[in-house]
Amino acid sequence: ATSLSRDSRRPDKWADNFPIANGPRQSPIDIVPGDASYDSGLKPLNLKYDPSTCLDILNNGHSFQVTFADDANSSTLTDGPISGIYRLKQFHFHWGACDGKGSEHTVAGTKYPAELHLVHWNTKYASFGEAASKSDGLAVVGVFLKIGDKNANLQKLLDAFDAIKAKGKQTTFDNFDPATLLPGCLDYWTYDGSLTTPPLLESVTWIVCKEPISVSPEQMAKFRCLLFSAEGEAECCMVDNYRPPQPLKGRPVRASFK
Ligand SMILES: NS(=O)(=O)c1ncc[nH]1
Ligand SMILES: [Zn+2]
Repeated sequence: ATSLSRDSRRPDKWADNFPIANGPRQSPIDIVPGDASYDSGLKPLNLKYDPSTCLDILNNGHSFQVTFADDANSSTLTDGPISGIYRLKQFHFHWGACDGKGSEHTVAGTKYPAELHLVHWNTKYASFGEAASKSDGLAVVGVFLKIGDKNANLQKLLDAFDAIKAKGKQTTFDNFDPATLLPGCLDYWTYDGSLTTPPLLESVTWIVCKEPISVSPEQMAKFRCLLFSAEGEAECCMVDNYRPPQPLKGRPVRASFK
């Protein structure tokens, strides 16, 4: 990889091109459970996903992403901390070079080996692109991955990796139900934040699940076989594609549970 591509992946360099990197509602954050306030007004999350809206799986050079058809209210998020209907656009992951790091959000300083993001946009706007520039435009559900038993649902994604090893590779991927990647308990923390990758837009209502899902060490090793680099370039393993926690700047973090 060139120094240009390496630098563009360095979070400490992002403020040069995206000054909002030092803005008032940046993500991720360190979640301190003791500082979160229980809000009895928060509703349970209502996630309704239709596996037939699953389109493809892609290596976009900074993560791998599963994209969904979002031309109808087939896969939606409602309730929780949000009002209205948000449509699932895609989900992707962030992970580390080793099991001791990889998540973007941390919990009282604890880093998980990986974190899943399910990205939804507010249907009061016409598209993801328009919603992404609005303060209530996006809602991302974050789920931590913790080392444990092999996760059979995750394995379906990993089995597609040979077809998307290099940056820019994409393959069809259908009938995957993202609900199978959710923990049994949907207790969550919520706060107002941003995209964690450029353009770092401050348009995300973050919904971070308290309960992690499992991933085996061998499965984590497979994440690390993906490449940042494109075919024909010097191979560069896709690891440490996470932004570290950002200043809270006085924002409240609410808990849906006691
Ligand atoms: N990592 S994130 O979910 O904040 C994100 N989604 C799209 C761009 N960045
Ligand atoms: Zn993400």
